[in-house]
Amino acid sequence: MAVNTFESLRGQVLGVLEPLPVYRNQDVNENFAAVPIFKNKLVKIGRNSRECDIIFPHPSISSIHCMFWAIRFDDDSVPMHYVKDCSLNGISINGLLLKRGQTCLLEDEDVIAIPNACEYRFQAKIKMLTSDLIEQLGFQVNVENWRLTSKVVGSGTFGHVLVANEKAEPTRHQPRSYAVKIIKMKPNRLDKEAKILLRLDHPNVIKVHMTFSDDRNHLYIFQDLITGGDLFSYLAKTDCLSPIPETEALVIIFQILHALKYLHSQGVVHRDLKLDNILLCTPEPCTRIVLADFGIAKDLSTKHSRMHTVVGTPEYCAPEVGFKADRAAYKEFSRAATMEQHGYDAKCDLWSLGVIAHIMLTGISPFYGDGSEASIICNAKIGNLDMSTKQWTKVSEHAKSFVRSLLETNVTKRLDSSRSFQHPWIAKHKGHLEKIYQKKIIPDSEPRQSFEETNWKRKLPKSVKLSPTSVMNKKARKLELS
Ligand SMILES: Nc1ncnc2c1ncn2[C@@H]1O[C@H](COP(=O)(O)OP(=O)(O)OP(=O)(O)O)[C@@H](O)[C@H]1O
Repeated sequence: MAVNTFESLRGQVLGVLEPLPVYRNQDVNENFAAVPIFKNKLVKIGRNSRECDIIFPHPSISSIHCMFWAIRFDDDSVPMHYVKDCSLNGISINGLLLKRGQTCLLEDEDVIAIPNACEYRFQAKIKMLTSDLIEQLGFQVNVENWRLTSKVVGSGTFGHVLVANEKAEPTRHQPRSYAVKIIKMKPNRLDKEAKILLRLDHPNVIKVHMTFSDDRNHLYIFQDLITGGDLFSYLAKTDCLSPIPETEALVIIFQILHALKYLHSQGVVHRDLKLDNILLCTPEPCTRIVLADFGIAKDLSTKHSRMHTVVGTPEYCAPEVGFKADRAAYKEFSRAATMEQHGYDAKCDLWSLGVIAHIMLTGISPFYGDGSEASIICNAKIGNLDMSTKQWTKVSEHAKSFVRSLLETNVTKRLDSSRSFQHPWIAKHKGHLEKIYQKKIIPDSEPRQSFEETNWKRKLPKSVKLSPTSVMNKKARKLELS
């Protein structure tokens, strides 16, 4: 895309790359204009004129040399700007080299040098909007070998997720940034999320490096910073969720299946799989995805074989979990309600994957009805899927059958995480998917840094408010009754 066509793109400019006059007079520099960065739009720089937005034909420049993007958790948060080095010859920020394949969080006024092409000064267009959370909530800035920043990656029911930097000896390379989820805890109780995550190690499961608790009952969970935003934002490019091509959906589903097969083999059930909890490393097709938010995950490896607590997000929740359409029923609700039906098992995650697959292929949530919680719960219980609508016309029969096999109300007939790999939709493309997985996904993940266990249990919010659900409500709420 020529530079000036950026002007025609609608949307708010979140950042700008201002060229510095380093290479202005050289032949290599054909593109000497400011580069705007919009939400949900990658800016690729390199030699390949078909793939890149800014083209530098110099032989030392890689086909795609580097790319820039901005992630904004919601309209109240400050955008996070990233650059990823995809080159052979490298790029640097403020004189420090990026490792090959490294993604780096940009700061206002950073200078990014692309040798033999251009140097840019990055300017953030939206700066700190909110007051400093660290001070407001009394978080500890220095935690062992880490230093918290005031950058907020996201917030949820249980806590806030900030950017943290590891304190390391200066080297010639850019240091990595991490995410730290901070949760208010009840003292001396065990935190399940941290405990579960510390023992897991899989390319498609969020990697936790260390946990720490301060004297104000805050638990800090230091983990990889996943830089491409969540799947909800990726699909919500306009005012509604847009479907993605079947091949792109397949690559995501294949990775979720790998994660679920691993989790279930470890006795862990996620119980809150949804678009918001699937994070992307880069906001583009064929990127590595990571399952996050294990706040209500269950570890069945010790004693229980089935679960009875009604928990999750109704829009994604399997009918056997036991959400009730009638709010009044919750007043009398107890574990016995799902005990009647012998509880539920790990296949609840496969139902949620069915909802996610349905949305990715059509842009529509399968049981949404009039959008009320009652209607979603009733529709899911009946389990009728209408695949005669126009949204399904371009979707293959194999893909439809896969979605049906997961959104199966009869749990015994529903596919589990191992058998899902044998479904014709996956099996037919398995060779290709495996190749992408081995070549692109696994090499992109890095090993865990350190390991430590804690003994804290989170403090649940006093009241969990139930409001009518909406597919556009990013922070779709969870209901925990037990
Ligand atoms: N490691 C990470 N890297 C990047 N972003 C993250 C990371 N962890 C969480 N986030 C962002 O922060 C948001 C909130 O995190 P998380 O879902 O873990 O919190 P929560 O309090 O458990 O949320 P919920 O209300 O869904 O239970 C996520 O939706 C995601 O956008």
